[in-house]
Amino acid sequence: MMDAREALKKQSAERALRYVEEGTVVGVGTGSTVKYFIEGLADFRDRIEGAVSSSEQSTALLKQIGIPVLDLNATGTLPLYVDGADECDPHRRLIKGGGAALTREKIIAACSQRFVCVIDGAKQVDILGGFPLPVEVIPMARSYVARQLVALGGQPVWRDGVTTDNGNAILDVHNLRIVDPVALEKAINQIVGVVTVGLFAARAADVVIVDGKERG
Ligand SMILES: O=C[C@H](O)[C@H](O)[C@H](O)COP(=O)(O)O
Repeated sequence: MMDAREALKKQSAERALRYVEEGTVVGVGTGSTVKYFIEGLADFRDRIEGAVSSSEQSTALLKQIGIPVLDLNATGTLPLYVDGADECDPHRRLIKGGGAALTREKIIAACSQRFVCVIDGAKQVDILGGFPLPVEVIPMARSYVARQLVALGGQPVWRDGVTTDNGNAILDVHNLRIVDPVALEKAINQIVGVVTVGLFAARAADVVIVDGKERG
């Protein structure tokens, strides 16, 4: 039987299906919450043009249910992107990347008109940073970037054994209390060797669905 938290994730993901418009291409995130959204998309198979996927994992799930996976370079701006998050603050700013898919996710978010974020209530926080902040880095820059992250007040830990879909490494930055997420996103983006920081603050979510309901 599905546990209570999984059931809440599923409710959020299923609620997001009402944002899908016929004849469009849907941006699809990654993770255990989005998995339920992908399952629900099966009913739309014949009514949407296809999906742009943020990971090899989601691509495999989409293909399993017969949804064409399209190249973002061929689709242009997407009307909708649906994705989960690891943390969400009251301003819809997010930490993402627990599943190492942050770079492709951030690209699709940037290319989408509406970003609908689907979470369960346990992921809501007042201040981001309780969840270690993922940073994707070029492998040879890992130690250098780690030193710069220490200088910014964090404690980076290499996610040993994990290689992203882009062939890079992940540092998870602990002990951050992120009072100004936009400024920190900018500062980390400027470190040479950083590919993407999992702070989605400059481009936050537009709609947050928590435990199956839109948050006001
Ligand atoms: O890299 C992974 C993504 O950012 C996910 O959206 C995030 O980790 C949330 O995943 P889940 O729904 O499994 O908690």
